[in-house]
Amino acid sequence: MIIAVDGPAASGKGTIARALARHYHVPHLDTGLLYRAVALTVMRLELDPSIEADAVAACGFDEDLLADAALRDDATGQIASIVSAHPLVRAALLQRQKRFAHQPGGAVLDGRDIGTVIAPDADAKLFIRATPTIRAQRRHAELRARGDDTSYDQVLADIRSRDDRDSSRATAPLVPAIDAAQLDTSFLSIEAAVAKAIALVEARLARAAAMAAPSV
Ligand SMILES: Nc1ncnc2c1ncn2[C@@H]1O[C@H](COP(=O)(O)OP(=O)(O)OP(=O)(O)O)[C@@H](O)[C@H]1O
Ligand SMILES: Nc1ccn([C@@H]2O[C@H](COP(=O)(O)O)[C@@H](O)[C@H]2O)c(=O)n1
Repeated sequence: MIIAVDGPAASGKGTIARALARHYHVPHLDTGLLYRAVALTVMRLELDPSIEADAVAACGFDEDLLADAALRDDATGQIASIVSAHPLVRAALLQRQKRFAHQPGGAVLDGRDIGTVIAPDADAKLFIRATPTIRAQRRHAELRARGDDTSYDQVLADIRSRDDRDSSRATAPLVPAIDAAQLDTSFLSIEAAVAKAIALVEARLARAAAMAAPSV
C-alpha cells in the first residue's frame, strides 16, 4: 500500500505521514530532506543554487548528511526550494523516491509531488493545508525550541516565498493531485489531524476495495 502525503511548507504533512507509517506499519520517507541535503551541500561548497549545474553537482551528497541537524534550518529550506525548481535536480532524485514508494509491503512518502509524479498510482493521496500564519506560528515555535532565533516575521515571509516558488515552478509544481483528499489542519490538534487522516485513508481504501469487488 502506497500513501502519498503532499502539502505546502509546515502544513503538518510530515507529522501526519509519520503517524500513518506507524499506524500501517510501513516505512516513511520525508522527501523534503533529499532537497534539503542538496541545498546544504550547495551551501557548504559555496555553489550557486540558482545555477542548475551547481545544484546537480550537489545531488551526489553523502548519505550521512541526511542526519545533519542543519537540514532543518529555515535557511536550508529556502535554498532547497531554489534547487528543487531545476528539472535536472528533480530527475537526479526521482528514481530513489520511486523505488522507495514501490518497495514490497508499501510505504508512506511526504513532499510536494508524491501524488502527482512519484506515485500517481498511490492507494491513498492526502493534500494537507493550513493557513500561512498558522504554519508560521508552528514553525516559529519549533525553531525556537531548537534554539534558532529566526523572527516570526522572517519565518512567515520565508513560508510565503517558498509557497510561491514551489507552486509556480514549471516542473512538478506543488498542486493537489486530482484524486487527493484535502485536509485543513489549521484548527485541528495533532491528534485530531492524525485521526482525520487515518479516516480519509480508510475511506479511500474501502472505496478501492468496493470497486475491485466483483458485482453480483
Ligand atoms: N495539527 C497541528 N497542530 C499543532 N502543531 C502542529 C500540527 N501539525 C504539525 N504541527 C507542528 O507544526 C510544525 C510543522 O509540522 P511538520 O514538520 O509536520 O510540517 P511539514 O509540512 O512536514 O513541514 P516541512 O514542509 O518543513 O517538511 C511541527 O513543529 C509540528 O509539530
Ligand atoms: N517532493 C518534494 C519535497 C520537497 N521539495 C522542495 O524542498 C523544499 C523543502 O521541503 P520540506 O518538505 O522539507 O519543506 C520545499 O520547499 C520544496 O521546494 C520538493 O520540491 N518536492
